[in-house]
This record gives sequence, C-alpha cells and structure tokens, in this order.
Amino acid sequence: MDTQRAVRARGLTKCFGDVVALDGVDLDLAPGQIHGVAGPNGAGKTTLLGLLLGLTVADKGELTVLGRRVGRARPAPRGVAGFVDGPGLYPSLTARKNLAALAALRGQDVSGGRIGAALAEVGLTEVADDRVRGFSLGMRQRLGLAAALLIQPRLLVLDEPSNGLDPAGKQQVHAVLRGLADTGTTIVLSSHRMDDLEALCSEVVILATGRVRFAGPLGKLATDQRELEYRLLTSDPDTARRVAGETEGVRPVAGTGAWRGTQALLVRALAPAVEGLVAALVAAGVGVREVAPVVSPLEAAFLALTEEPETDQQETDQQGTVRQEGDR
Ligand SMILES: Nc1ncnc2c1ncn2[C@@H]1O[C@H](COP(=O)(O)OP(=O)(O)OP(=O)(O)O)[C@@H](O)[C@H]1O
Repeated sequence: MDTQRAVRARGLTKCFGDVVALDGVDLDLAPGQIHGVAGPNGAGKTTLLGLLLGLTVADKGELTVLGRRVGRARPAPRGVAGFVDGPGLYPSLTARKNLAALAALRGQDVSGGRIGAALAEVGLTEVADDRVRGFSLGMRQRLGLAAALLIQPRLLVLDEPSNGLDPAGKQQVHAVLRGLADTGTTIVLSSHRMDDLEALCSEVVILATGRVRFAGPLGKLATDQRELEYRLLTSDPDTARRVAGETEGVRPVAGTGAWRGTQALLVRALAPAVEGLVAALVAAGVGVREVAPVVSPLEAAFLALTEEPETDQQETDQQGTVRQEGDR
C-alpha cells in the first residue's frame, strides 16, 4: 500500500457531454494534511471531490485513494467519508436519529454514546432531538460532518464545509478538522474563501477550467515574488505620495481615496520595495500608521493563476510540483 500518498491521480479526465469538467488532472496528496481545493465557479472542484468519494467515475486516467485503485466497479475504499453538494439527510428525522439511520445504512453498529459525542463535537447537542427540517444550512453542514466523524475516516472529503456557518460555528468546525488531521486523517476540502484556506490548509490545489494550475504548499503560493497593491495610512498623505514617487520599485496608484475616514496612499510594489518605502517615509519624518496589502498575497496569487490564460511556465510549475512529490 502507498503510504506516501492518500490520493494519487494521473491524467484524470471527466466530461459531462461536451463539457470537460476535469482535463488530465495529475495530483499527489500527502496523508495527514489538510488540502484545500480552490478555483473559480465551474473549475471542476466538486467533480474532483465526487471522484474521490466514489460518487462518480472518471472517463480516463487513474485514481488511487488510500492505496486502492478506484473506478468503474471499483468503489472508494472504506475509510473515505464526506459529501458534495451538501450532506444527504432525512428532514423528518431528528439530528440524533439521522446519525443512527445513516450508520445503519452503512451497516455500522454505533452506540448512542458515540452519536452523542459526534453531535457534541460539532456543537449540535442542544438541537440533537430537533427535526432536521428546521435546520439552517450551517447546522446541516455540521450534522454532515458529524455523520462523517462516526466512521472515523482516514480520508475526509468536504465540499464547501464552511458554507452557511457563523463565525463561532466556523471556528468549531475548523477545530474539529485540525484535530482530525493531527490524528492522521487526510482532509480534502473545497472553498471559495481564501481566508478559510489560509486558516486551515497546509497544501492547496488550484483548479481552473478542469486543469491543475498549482498544487503544493500554501506558503509556496503566497510567498511567490509577486507585485501587490498596498494601502498605507500615514500622518502626512501628501509628503507620503511624493516620497513614494521617489522610492525605487514603488509605483503610486492613481485615485487614492478615503479609508476609514483618513486619506490613504495606494502603491504597487514587491514586498522588499515596500520595506524601503517605509524606511524612506520614516526618514522624511512621516509617521506610518498602517501598511497592508489590499488583497491578501494568497488571493492575489489565486487571481493571477485563474484569471489569466494558462502559460507554458504555469504548466511547467504544476508538472514540476507533481513530479517532486511522486513518481510518474
Ligand atoms: N452532472 C453534471 N452534468 C452536466 N454538467 C456538469 C455536471 N456536473 C458538473 N458539470 C459541469 O462541469 C463543470 C465543472 O463543474 P464543478 O461543479 O465540478 O465545478 P466547481 O469548481 O465545483 O464549481 P462551483 O465553484 O461553481 O461549485 C461545470 O462546467 C459544470 O457545469
């Protein structure tokens, strides 16, 4: 069995009629990590997660999950849990009875105590005996996670698990996922929220038009040398603008405006040039109250990778990342 990778995909292709949802995806996902899958609408995220869960099969390519080849007549191995497009639940049953019914459906003998513990872990104890019909989207998501926890998954696959969660609910779900990863569970989750991915994931896969644009450590993506737009709040906006115009590698952006009641300066620069600008401002007697990227480095990298057509260089980068992690 392959202990180096929880998931190995080579040339995975899936079409729906004329639509190519996944187009030759190569991927190696290390075990015990939280992997984020990001990409614009229609990029193929849900299709990929559905393949991992064995809900659908690829038209071409190879997929190995937890060391076992999956495909037509080869279902996903035990130990894989999760959901896409929201968890499948029985609206007329209570949360507790839903978990009992789902366990019975899987042929699992689960004690009431374990069901109670799973509900407590996702913060649903108080509504355990309420019918799911009245549950909000966030509560349903949490119940879906509780159902997955019951089987003690080795691979947990979740499509947009933070959807509909309030900030406290999100913290709780994040804590559950981190706890699972700490005990060796591999987690693959999709999200449109870069802040969620930054908070949770060590590795990220970026898909666009069914192809992998990046796969690897989050840090590698976010710390790529990339020019970003920064917002500076200073004690003297006019002098700050003049100093910015004179600082090497810094380009003031036109149309600066009010930001929280003060006048902000917007510049485009690489991170080292921004450090130079701050030093120059201090030397000129200008107080610097705040320096922050207008969009996070990860979001900027995401936009750059997904909004532009794929280049040969990106293709090389992606292939390189895949080759580094596994053989071909
Ligand atoms: N069952 C289906 N029948 C027809 N087309 C489908 C089906 N499932 C997915 N597609 C198409 O495949 C492409 C990829 O869809 P998918 O749902 O995997 O993307 P996604 O990245 O999850 O998108 P979103 O962020 O909007 O959820 C889209 O063009 C979609 O319309």
